[in-house]
Amino acid sequence: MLTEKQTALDWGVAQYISAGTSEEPLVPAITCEHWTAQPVDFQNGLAGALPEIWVRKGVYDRLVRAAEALPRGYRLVLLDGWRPKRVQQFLFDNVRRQIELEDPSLTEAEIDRKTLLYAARASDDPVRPSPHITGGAIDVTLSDEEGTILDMGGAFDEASEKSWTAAPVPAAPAERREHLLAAMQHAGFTNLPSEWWHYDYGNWLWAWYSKKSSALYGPVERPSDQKEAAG
Ligand SMILES: C[C@@H](N)C(=O)N[C@H](C)C(=O)O
Ligand SMILES: [Zn+2]
Repeated sequence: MLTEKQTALDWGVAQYISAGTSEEPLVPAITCEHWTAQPVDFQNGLAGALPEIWVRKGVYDRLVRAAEALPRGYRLVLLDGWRPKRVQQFLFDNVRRQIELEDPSLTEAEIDRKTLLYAARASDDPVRPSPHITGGAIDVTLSDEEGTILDMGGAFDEASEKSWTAAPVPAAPAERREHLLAAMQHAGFTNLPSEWWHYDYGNWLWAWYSKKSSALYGPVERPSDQKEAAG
């Protein structure tokens, strides 16, 4: 089992990776033959969350490849993609509060460090945006062919060590995590080691884990949101 230090990302790394400038559009990834879309933030009633899951076109295409690479009997379930900044802020605050309540002896710095294992700061900074604000991050899990969500050895968004991709979970969920990881990596995604469900393509997190000096995607807004802001 990795230590927290080995698992935790140093969120300062992005300053060494040049900003992504791709103008590739965001597209909706609705339920289709490849996957089931279950937009959890919207289903949980978060203010500003979207009823569909949106991702960059390049992410959409790679999700198709990942779905096709899964062994028979498994189906990809998309839980979260592009997020507005206010939703990212809510998720960060929520995880931070949870961590603070669980162990009141933690210092502010320790709470921040633990929070960053499970939620990124809300940022639309061009060099260091929150991964989901780039449209290059996707949260996924697996179901069986009938659509029943499978046990992955820890709940989605659980702020605990069980969420680490390499956590010592029972054999069946461990195997599912491996299938998910293999299919997503085959399609070109990288995984955030502290979350078995979080994958990236094209953003600075992907650039960091795939040892590239430049990201493809920076922060982005949906065209309809841009029009609203302008008008
Ligand atoms: C909040 C959780 N689902 C998530 O997406 N965490 C990563 C680290 C993020 O906020 O980008
Ligand atoms: Zn995520």
